[in-house]
Amino acid sequence: MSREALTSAKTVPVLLPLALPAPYDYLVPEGKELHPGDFVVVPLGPALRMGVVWHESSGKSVDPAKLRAIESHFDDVPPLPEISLKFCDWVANYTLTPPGMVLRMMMSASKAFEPPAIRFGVRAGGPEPERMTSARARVLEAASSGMIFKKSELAEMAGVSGGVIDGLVNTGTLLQEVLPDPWEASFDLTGENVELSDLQSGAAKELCANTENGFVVTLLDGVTGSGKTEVYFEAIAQALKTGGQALVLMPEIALTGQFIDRCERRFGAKPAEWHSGMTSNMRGRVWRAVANGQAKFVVGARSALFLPFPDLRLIVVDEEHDQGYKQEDRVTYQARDMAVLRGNLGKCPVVLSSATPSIESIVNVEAGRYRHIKLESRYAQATLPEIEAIDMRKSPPERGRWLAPPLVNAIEETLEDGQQALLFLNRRGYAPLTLCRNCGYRFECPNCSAWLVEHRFRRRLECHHCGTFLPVPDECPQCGAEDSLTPCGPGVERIDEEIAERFPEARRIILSSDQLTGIEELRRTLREIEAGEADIIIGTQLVAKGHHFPGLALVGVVDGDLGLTQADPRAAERTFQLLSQVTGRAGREAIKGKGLIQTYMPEHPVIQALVESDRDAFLAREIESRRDAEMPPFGRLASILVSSSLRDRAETFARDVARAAPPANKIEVLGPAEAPLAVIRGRYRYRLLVKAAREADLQNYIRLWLQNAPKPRADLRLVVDIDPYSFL
Ligand SMILES: Nc1ncnc2c1ncn2[C@@H]1O[C@H](COP(=O)(O)OP(=O)(O)OP(=O)(O)O)[C@@H](O)[C@H]1O
Ligand SMILES: [Zn+2]
Repeated sequence: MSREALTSAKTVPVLLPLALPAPYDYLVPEGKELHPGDFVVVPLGPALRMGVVWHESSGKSVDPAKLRAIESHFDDVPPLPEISLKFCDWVANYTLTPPGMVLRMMMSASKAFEPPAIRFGVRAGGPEPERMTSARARVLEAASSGMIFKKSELAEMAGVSGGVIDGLVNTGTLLQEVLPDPWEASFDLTGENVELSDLQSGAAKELCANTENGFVVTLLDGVTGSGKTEVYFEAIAQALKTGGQALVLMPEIALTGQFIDRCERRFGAKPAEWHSGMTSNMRGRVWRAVANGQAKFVVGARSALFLPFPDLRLIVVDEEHDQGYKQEDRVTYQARDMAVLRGNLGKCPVVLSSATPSIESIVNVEAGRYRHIKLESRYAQATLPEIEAIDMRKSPPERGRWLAPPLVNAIEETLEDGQQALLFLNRRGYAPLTLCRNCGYRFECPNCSAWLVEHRFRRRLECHHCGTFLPVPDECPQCGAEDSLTPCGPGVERIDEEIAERFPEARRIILSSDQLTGIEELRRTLREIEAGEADIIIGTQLVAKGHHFPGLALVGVVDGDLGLTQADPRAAERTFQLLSQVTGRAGREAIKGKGLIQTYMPEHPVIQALVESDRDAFLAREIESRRDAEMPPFGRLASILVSSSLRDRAETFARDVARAAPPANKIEVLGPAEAPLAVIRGRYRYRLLVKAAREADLQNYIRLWLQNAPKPRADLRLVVDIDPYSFL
């Protein structure tokens, strides 16, 4: 990559990772050579700040006498590649965010800017200890391959505490050695140990042809369990063979554990990981290794897209339909869409993979913008699960219970056959509402317009929006009645309670973010399920995503209607995807799978499409209705959320902003209206919705509008969300 020196220039633009509209110009110290992308320290007001030498100037001419000089240059930190600078500008423009805030995401690895620490691991190799215990023997057994292990990793493998490892280091049995980073291992790209089915190898050939050269988007659309991963592994191997970098995005870090194991099986080495569950040291190391091109293969959450890849030659977006790709705080962006943008800018092919593609991607296929590869059956002998609706009006559960008799019977049969069952309910906690039987008092969050959710596991009432909680009281705070508080409706903990009563012998696992303290525990739990150490799994949407549990035969959806009643243009799409995905966890190997959906609306088109496995009918209907309503992707949306601690202030400001909207052809401003979640964290919320025709320049319209609209003062906040996914 050629980087033109800026020595001849007396000044350079520097972008700071702050909410500023443009880079500032700085003087280059005498004799210093700087390039776009270099990390530098500059004075800003009374402070020193780290920033990046930018490729385009602010465009403003400033009196050179007023300019300040660059303080220093991080010459041992790899610079941001030019493509990252371009990408930053594009994302900022698209999302209407200050470019410095996008840059801040790109720099979110503070340790990358410090000299990397040396990490030590341990390896077996010294003499046996004089005193051998069974714990020590397990460690030596686990370490017998002679490889270097992280201490914590070895302790976990051997099932011992860290103290046992330290003891063996003290006796000289384990030797401390420098721990290699995952990217130091080389990948096996021969594909010798892979055997693809005919269907897969056809798809892989086509995919490799698509991704061989430059920017093309391919939708890899294969039913659940069809083996899409193995197919796109071939495209990854192809990209790595050319010496380039490859990135796989996952919507949920919970998925990365199983995925990394599979990469290791396929490529003989682990990819680098990138997500919020990593230590800051590791983030720093990965950031540097990506920037200097050492890390060739990266797997990460949406933010991995903002890593400084100098030579990215393939991006895979796994489970591309997943809402987890939409980031809603600080910079609001949809990582799947930004991946396509990044691919386009960097002339790099993009693969979108899903069993339930988004309407957006399907429409792009139909319009000829994306290529389409389909896998219509499952890998090997496995077949798709049979799906049935349970009409809750005809076979209701007994009083105070939530599982209808047909589902209970199916669970019983599954257990008798020694197979696993999974119950899905997308609701954390025990009960979504608690009320007093005596006076009707309902527990509401003091800061939000939301009920408090009872969590028995943690013994408290919690707000899912702001985190406020209080211990479950013994008496009603309004009428003082004792033992009058009644939980209403089920959450996963309540389903777990019912299962425990009905099937006391069964081994249960609740898979919900409350029960799991961190990524390691989550990964361990997923491995336990995979290994068949649970009979019944009760989970929230965490279980719906991409997992492969070989022994799972039955999936029961406790409330199939939960997502359908939401006022959201994507409610039907989202429910269809979620229920197809969760039922798609059943029967992925030898066992025949079954999905049962409890519903009060068995005639609803979404439920019908699921029962009849008629995705095409669902898509056709949904696309038609979006087209009629000019909803995305046939029209474009942006949401503007105004909030303040005072209701009047928020409402008045929202009205003033709306009034300032200039008239425009093909762009309509709706609202303001009180948000469905009217108050969060004590802030009153009003929404404006901007609806535009596909061809309208939505961003430019909003930019001009807000430039001339009243500015938020006092505690007012205005947040723009382009292509919103949340309307609450
Ligand atoms: N060629 C192959 N050789 C061996 N095992 C394979 C092969 N292809 C797929 N499998 C296995 O089949 C199972 C399903 O594959 P995979 O998880 O890739 O499906 P998928 O299409 O991603 O499904 P989903 O969309 O439901 O996540 C996995 O356990 C995988 O290891
Ligand atoms: Zn709250």
